[in-house]
Amino acid sequence: MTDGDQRVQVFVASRNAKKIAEMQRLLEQHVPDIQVLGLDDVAPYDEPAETEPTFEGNALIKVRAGVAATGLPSIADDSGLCVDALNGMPGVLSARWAGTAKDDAANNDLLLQQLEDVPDERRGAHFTCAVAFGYPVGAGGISEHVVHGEMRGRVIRELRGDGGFGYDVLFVADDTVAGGDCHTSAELDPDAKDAISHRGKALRAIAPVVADVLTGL
Ligand SMILES: O=P(O)(O)OP(=O)(O)OP(=O)(O)OC[C@H]1O[C@@H](n2cnc3c(O)ncnc32)[C@H](O)[C@@H]1O
Ligand SMILES: [Mg+2]
Repeated sequence: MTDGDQRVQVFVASRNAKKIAEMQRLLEQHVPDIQVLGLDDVAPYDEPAETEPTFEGNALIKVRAGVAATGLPSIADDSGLCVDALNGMPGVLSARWAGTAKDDAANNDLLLQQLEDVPDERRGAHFTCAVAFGYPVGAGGISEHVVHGEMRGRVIRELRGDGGFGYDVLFVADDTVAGGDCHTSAELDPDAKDAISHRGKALRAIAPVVADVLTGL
């Protein structure tokens, strides 16, 4: 599937512009002429609520609606921060932890408050994501693939950095500590975040499948 400029298109069923930018960046390393379209680039459709208790379940809800509405090969990511001391929460509720507004600053403030009395050695957490890739097959069918990625680390006590999005300002990945550094994900260059992130891992796992499907169209 190509448009006027001959790029191959994939639809990313997301409203999160920063997440979409990460996906474009990661996918074009495997499919250099890929063009990621977000929800703002396609005709509006009824976006389903993310009602499943699992990341995989929600990624599938989003990708099925995307394929049905656009007819394009589509990707959806459902992701979040799972904090040990909160029994894995915010988890699938990460985007709306402080309410329905999807307000990163409010979510971070609430998380800091909730962890105020938690000592350093119990502030472990991981980001996780499920990435679903779906594309139309036959009459009304859809082929689906789901992969997962994780990034382990800990939640610090103050906001640091201005890159990334969401909880990046509060999260120090174990991989950055092991490298002798101690940076939040919001202090990393985009490429450095992609190299260790949950989304980077998942997209590197699904990219060969996406490449095969897009170049076979
Ligand atoms: O559902 P879409 O439209 O894709 O966008 P969303 O932001 O609502 O995405 P999710 O439902 O997957 O919720 C993910 C939330 O988890 C957090 N999150 C996920 N990945 C993150 C990352 O790489 N860095 C920081 N926070 C992240 C952040 O708060 C996101 O809003
Ligand atoms: Mg969401």
